[in-house]
Amino acid sequence: MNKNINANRATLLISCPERPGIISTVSNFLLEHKANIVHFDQHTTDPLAGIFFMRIEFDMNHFDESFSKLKEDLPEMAREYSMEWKLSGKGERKRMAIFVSKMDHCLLELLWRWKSKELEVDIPLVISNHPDMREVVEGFGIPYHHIPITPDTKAEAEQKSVELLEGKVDFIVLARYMQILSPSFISKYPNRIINIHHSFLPAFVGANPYARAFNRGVKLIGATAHYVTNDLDEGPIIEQDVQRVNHRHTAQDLKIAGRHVERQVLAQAVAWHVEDKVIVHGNKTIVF
Ligand SMILES: Nc1nc2c(c(=O)[nH]1)N[C@@H](CN(C=O)c1ccc(C(=O)N[C@@H](CCC(=O)O)C(=O)O)cc1)CN2
Repeated sequence: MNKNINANRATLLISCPERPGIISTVSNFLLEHKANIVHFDQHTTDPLAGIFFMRIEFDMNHFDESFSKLKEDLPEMAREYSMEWKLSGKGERKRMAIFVSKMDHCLLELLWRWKSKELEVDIPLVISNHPDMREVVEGFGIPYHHIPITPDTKAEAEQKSVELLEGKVDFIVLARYMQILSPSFISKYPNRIINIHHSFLPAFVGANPYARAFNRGVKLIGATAHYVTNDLDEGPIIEQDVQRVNHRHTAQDLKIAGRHVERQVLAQAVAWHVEDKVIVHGNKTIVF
């Protein structure tokens, strides 16, 4: 359950060079701004010369006034400790776009969780390079945009997506979307595009991982949710899981078994992103 939707709840994410006194400084800063800490997590990569990560959830009475003052004063503290930070709160519902091709299982998992209010986001639109999912998506009352793609029209098609998304979404989920996004597109949403790859990365990067896994005779199949970067399927991993398989399984059996893993892994990664539980550092994530 995303507690950020709590009217008086806010979340602060911090990354900075490790040094003594960070926790004390941040907790005093919050106290001075009338914030009551509800959850507190931190991680240090290397106490001697590492990076310090922190996630704090806090409540504020008289939220609007206190939150505004906190937001105004935060940069000064951040400068002193060379902090990168992200502050969100007051029920700010994130706006999620979904990209899909022909497969429905990951799309439906997200839509079911949205409809049941488990996933507390807004979904302004779904974009697809195929018409197949129109009826499903419009059945949930969500606009569906079919933008066909061929090798010759890829750039033009992507520009149409850019225009549809402009100012409407905070992040994008690729729910088995089978088109490689351009660096230009990705640059507009840094660490804000989540993909589900249907293998336990780094195994079987790229297309047709189940067929390659079957040919390799694997005993585990898996799925990986990661942020999208220009390096195909090599972005920061958010969540993974696996499922045992054996010699009796056909390649099709692997695909069917894999679908259950994919949808759970993707939904968990999206939930953690929505709840501001993920910090990206380099090509890795810290998930609180
Ligand atoms: N820039 C990135 N784009 C995408 C990524 C990524 O990591 N970086 N992940 C993919 C999803 N994906 C595997 O999970 C994947 C999808 C598609 C392909 C591919 O070869 N697509 C071909 C077209 C295939 C078709 O038309 O059916 C292509 O785009 O030329 C590989 C991996 C989503 N995008």
